[in-house]
Amino acid sequence: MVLSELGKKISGALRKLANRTVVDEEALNEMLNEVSRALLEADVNVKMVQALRQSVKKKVNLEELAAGVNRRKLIQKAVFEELCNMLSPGTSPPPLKKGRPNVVMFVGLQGNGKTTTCVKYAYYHQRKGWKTALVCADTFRAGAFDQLKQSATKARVPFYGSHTETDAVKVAREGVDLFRKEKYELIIVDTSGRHKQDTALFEEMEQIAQAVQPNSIIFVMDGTMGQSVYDQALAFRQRVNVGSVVVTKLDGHAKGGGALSAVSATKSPVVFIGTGEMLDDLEPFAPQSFVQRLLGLGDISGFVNAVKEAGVDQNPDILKRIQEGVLTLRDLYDQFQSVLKMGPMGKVLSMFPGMQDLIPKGKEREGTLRVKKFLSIMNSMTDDELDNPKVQFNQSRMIRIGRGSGRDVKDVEDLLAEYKRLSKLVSRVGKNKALKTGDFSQLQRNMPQQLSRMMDPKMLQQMGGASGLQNLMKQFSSQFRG
Ligand SMILES: Nc1nc2c(ncn2[C@@H]2O[C@H](COP(=O)(O)OP(=O)(O)OP(=O)(O)O)[C@@H](O)[C@H]2O)c(=O)[nH]1
Repeated sequence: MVLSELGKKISGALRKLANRTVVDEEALNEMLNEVSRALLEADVNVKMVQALRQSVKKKVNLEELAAGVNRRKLIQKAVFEELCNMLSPGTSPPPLKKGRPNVVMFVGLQGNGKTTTCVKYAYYHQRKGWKTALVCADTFRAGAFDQLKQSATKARVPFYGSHTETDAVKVAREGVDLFRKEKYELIIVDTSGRHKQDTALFEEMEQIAQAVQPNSIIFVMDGTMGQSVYDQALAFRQRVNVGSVVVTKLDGHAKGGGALSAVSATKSPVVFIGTGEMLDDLEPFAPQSFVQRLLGLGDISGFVNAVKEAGVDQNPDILKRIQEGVLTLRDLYDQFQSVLKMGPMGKVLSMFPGMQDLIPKGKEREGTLRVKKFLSIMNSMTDDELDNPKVQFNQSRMIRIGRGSGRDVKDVEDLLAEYKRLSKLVSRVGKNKALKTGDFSQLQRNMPQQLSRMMDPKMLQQMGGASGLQNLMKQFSSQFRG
């Protein structure tokens, strides 16, 4: 999780408050001191930190609170809301519409991560089904086109650019015209950066914008600069019609909190954050979800959206079979594909409360590779093997499947063991009356106990015990109903 240190410190302060027998002015001040210190260490502007303190104190007027009000909850809620406010600019990014060409132009200073972000942004949307292309209008930096070409090829996104043309406006116009004619829905234009905000940079940006008429201009900025990004964001906003911002290099950087809050203070919405150098290290940014995950509360709405976007809920047969306690290998295949579509596994899992510490960074890719391996093995199975859970796999059949998919027989055994484990789980779920009748209120009551019996005790503890699970189920069912 981005800014995990900051998150740990703030949630630690909130937990300490929850453990106190008396919640008085002194306890509130102590907690606010700790939260403020953590924010300042993350380079959040001191005035913003003071404002947060004052707003929380105003919201929680301990002297005037009626007896019986849960003070801890009230304080926690106020801190949560104020952290969200700090990251909310109060404006929305320009919307993109499917089925028509949307031109998105990227601007920013040199080295901020603009080119990398253009390709990540293209890759992100392409995976969501957008017909996407890239135009390299950076004719200033030698090697810029090669860099874009290389990563666009890796991401399998079509691109346009020139090694010889020096007129950036011409390249931008030609590329956008070409992809417009070919009915691309998302045409991303990467522009030149300079070391500083000089006149030439702004003039070229204005000319390119004039030539390609972008639907949206995205400003890319370097998160490692902390709160000093404020002036830069403001300067760009004043010169070109910046619609939204991507803050890059937030992976593990201590100053990230400062950068995010400073950008929002300029009234520019942050739409994505860059969390690494790989293609899928780009995360959509929404203040509420971010704060939830920051504090280890999970982000159920983010998870449900990811599920919906991936189209996971489009196969009602799976749910029906699971209700009956049956899982086929084909169901598993569909589920694995959905997981891959939703994005990197670690990111999906970090949307669950308490899970982010469980999947150490670095292990996420191993998990994804394992799923890919399983999918390739299942591609070598027959329809009967995929659809009939009663089929038995003997040694020679496993060897053949392994050979057919270019894998080891051990990998096939590994997949079948995983399938067996999940089948067992599903058969237990199938015995649950609540699921059969669709009575979710009963499900909320019974499921946590059943699940808690099946779960690793350490994991359960991290999720807040059986009652934590119960809350999770509540959130789940309300999200799905909503
Ligand atoms: N750790 C980390 N590195 C990043 C991230 N985004 C970009 N980078 C790295 O930052 C460096 C600069 O990125 P570029 O994309 O070349 O920067 P640019 O802004 O396009 O530079 P110009 O094309 O010269 O304007 C590269 O080494 C990237 O790999 C990120 O989110 N995290």
